[in-house]
Amino acid sequence: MDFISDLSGNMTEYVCILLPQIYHEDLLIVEKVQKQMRNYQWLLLLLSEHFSAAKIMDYYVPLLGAFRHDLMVLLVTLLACVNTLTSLIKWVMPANRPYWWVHESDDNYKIFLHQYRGSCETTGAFPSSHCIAMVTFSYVLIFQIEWRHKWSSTFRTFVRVLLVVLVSILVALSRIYLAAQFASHCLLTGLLLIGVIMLYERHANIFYSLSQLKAVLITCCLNLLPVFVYFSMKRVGLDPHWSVRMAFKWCIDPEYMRHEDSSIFILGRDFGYLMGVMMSMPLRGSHERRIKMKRFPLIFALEILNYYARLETPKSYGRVAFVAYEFLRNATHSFTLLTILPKITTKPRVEYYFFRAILPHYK
Ligand SMILES: O=P(O)(O)OC[C@H]1O[C@@H](O)[C@H](O)[C@@H](O)[C@@H]1O
Repeated sequence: MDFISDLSGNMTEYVCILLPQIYHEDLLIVEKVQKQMRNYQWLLLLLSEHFSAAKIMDYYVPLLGAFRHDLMVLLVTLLACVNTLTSLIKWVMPANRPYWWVHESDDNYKIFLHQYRGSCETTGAFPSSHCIAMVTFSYVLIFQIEWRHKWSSTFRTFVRVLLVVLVSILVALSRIYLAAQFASHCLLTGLLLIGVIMLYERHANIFYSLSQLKAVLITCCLNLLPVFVYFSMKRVGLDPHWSVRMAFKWCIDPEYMRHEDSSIFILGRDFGYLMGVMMSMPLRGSHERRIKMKRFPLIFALEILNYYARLETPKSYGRVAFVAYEFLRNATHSFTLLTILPKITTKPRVEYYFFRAILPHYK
């Protein structure tokens, strides 16, 4: 009992005293970044606009996959995991964005923040989706692509880490410049991502060896989590769509807001993408298959289809149809990239047939 009352006392102190102080410092940082980085505005706006989680999954990963199947498998699986985790935390955690907080807080801040088209996000702030997706993408690229330089391996690793840090700083600056993220949220997002990547690297073998049935069952159970959170929030009188209302309240132009970026929509998107990955399990060894034909035209056609499927998202038939469609579209997308496409375009390793002949259960 003592422990619980201590914990709730600490939480109250954190929410009522410490958090506003941190946010105040954070707001000063946002204001400073907006003033001092004005000359680089084009770059910062471009980064946020063109390197969102959705664009990375829909455009850049398939484009890369046309040339490197192994990288595509790694990226699709890793992004599916980190993005699902991100949207789940966003759904549970009511973290404010700077342009909401500056108006919502009781402290009368004398701080003016500019808003841009990209500022009007409709999800909670933590963790930053842009930081998670972009840093994961660049981390895989920077660490997996072979370098021909004759540098020592320590120096090479140092340069690689430096590049990832640089990308992280740039994306974080872009989000802060838009007043969409606090610096502290970006920092915490970075720490979270480091933890997830370490966990992933340590357990990747177990993950890739999961049977399809087990993997799909795990995802179905995970799917229940947001539903459980939704009803729990309703029960205690909290609004599950609080972030959308906040965006409506403080966005200078409602036209800046995008339907497809609301919390419930990104949950459907990310859980769907994860489901497609899990349906493709076990993936162990799949990236070693050899390409037998050019993949670019096929991937190009697939992405055109995906693009038109996205345009056809039913937005006027209620939330269920909207989320279900997004779930299915993304599940089909990742499943096609990981299972259907390799079946058409690659030939399995010779030893695969050999082992299959002597061990019927070899995968
Ligand atoms: O969390 P961030 O970086 O502010 O991004 C907000 C939203 O930006 C959108 O562009 C992404 O598609 C969403 O996944 C994301 O939630």
